[in-house]
This record gives sequence, C-alpha cells and structure tokens, in this order.
Amino acid sequence: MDKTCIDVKNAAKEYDGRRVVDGLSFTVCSGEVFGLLGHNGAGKTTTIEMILGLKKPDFGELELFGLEAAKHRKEIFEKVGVQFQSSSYQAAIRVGEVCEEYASLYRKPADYQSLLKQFGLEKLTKSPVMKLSGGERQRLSVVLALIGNPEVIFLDELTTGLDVAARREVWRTLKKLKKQGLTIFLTTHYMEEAEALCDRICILKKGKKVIEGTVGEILQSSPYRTLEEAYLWYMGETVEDSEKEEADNNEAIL
Ligand SMILES: Nc1ncnc2c1ncn2[C@@H]1O[C@H](COP(=O)(O)OP(=O)(O)OP(=O)(O)O)[C@@H](O)[C@H]1O
Repeated sequence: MDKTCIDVKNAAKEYDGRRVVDGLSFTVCSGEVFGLLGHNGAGKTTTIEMILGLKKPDFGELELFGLEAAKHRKEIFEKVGVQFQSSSYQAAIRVGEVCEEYASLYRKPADYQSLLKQFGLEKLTKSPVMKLSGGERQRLSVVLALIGNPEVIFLDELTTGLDVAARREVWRTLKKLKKQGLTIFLTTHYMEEAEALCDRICILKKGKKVIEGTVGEILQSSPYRTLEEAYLWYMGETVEDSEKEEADNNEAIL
C-alpha cells in the first residue's frame, strides 16, 4: 500500500475571526506530486505553513511522516525542503556562499554544484544573489530547497516569474526528481503546470475543498475538457467572467 507522507484532517485556521482554512482534509502519498490550487487568498500558503508547523491550526490535525511538525522539528528538517514565494538573503551574499551555508545545515547534503547545473545556474556561482533576475532567484530557491536531499519538497508558486522556457526546464527537472522518488507538494496559478506535473489536485475556494482527484477525475465531474475551464467552473465562474475581469483590469491600468 502507498505510504502516507502528508495527512491533513479537518484543519482550520482563523485570522481576526475570519476563517481562511475551513475543515480541510487530504492525504498525499510518498512519491506523489500533489497540487493545491485556488485563487489568491484561498488559504494555500496557510495550509503549507500549518503542515510545516510554522502556523498553529485552530482545529484539526496535520502530520508529516506521521509526525506533528511543530513537535518534531529536527526529524522533519532533515526530510523536508521548502521553497516559499519570497525569500530574503543576506546583503551581498553570493550564490555559491548561500549554497554552502545551506549545505552546512544538513548531515548529508546534495552536491549543490550539480543542482545549480540542473537548474541552469552554474555560471552564476560567484554572482551576488541580489543581482540575480527574478527567474534566476526563483530557480535558486528551488536549488536551496533540494540541498538537504529531502524526501518531500514544498514549492509555493515555484514558477511565477519564470519565462516559458525556464518554466518548462523546471518541470523537466521536477519530473526527474519525482522519478527518483521525491514527493512534491506544490501550489500554482498555472493550470497547464498542474496538468503537466500533478498526479492529484485539490482545489480550494475560500479555505474549503471544492474537489480533489486526478486531472481526469476533475474533468470528468465537470462539463469541460480543459483544466482551466473546469477550474473556473468549480470556482463558480466562467472563462467569459475571467476574460472580462482581465479586460476591466487592463482598462483600469490604461
Ligand atoms: N498573518 C496573517 N494575518 C492576517 N491575515 C492573514 C495572515 N496570513 C494570511 N492571511 C490572510 O489569509 C488568507 C489566506 O492567505 P494565504 O496566503 O494562505 O492564501 P494563498 O491561497 O496562499 O494566496 P496566494 O495565491 O495569493 O498566495 C488571505 O486572505 C490572507 O490575507
């Protein structure tokens, strides 16, 4: 039977009396790529933070490898890699130095030179992190998440800001890592990315689960044939609504 890697049971979190995660339950098996999807503010990052023990749930149980992360930080640290939407670095630190620093935290770190190569950053080892482009910095954050040779990696909007070629390169690398047995938990606003990478998807709306399943299952339970259309339908919207909203936004900018 598949081994459970992440187990979330009836999790809830409130901020200032507003419930942002509401009775959420799902499991992620080892070796799986699991995608948590939802609009801005749906509660994706909060869910990750609760799984990692960085935020305390108001209700429910969240376990990583059968452990509550906040109570087992050491064991969890060695097995988990995390890439967040924004990372801050020491001023003037160089790419190679930040990799060295991360590697020194682990008992059995990966070879960071080879990770930098896999993510197309090998020529930037001596560059200050602050001078990297947005996309390069994004790829560096994935390298850093992989330095500890984790069993599971959390990627929060990993390809936001990457150009199409870089995004596909990152997908290829993630697929390779999955083949090697890595469990990947990701959030994304790109439906194409979810389709290309995820074994299973959970769609959140205002902190509540709308549907969970494979892309095929999610499409089958909707009247649509693309994940983007089905996603909007589950959200109670249509492609026309979202195109109109985009046009209104563009008009407001002009
Ligand atoms: N520390 C906090 N204090 C108050 N409200 C918060 C806090 N952190 C998050 N929130 C609110 O909780 C809600 C869920 O936020 P969260 O970051 O989990 O959403 P998300 O799905 O990751 O969004 P995005 O796609 O924009 O990253 C949002 O409305 C956010 O403003």
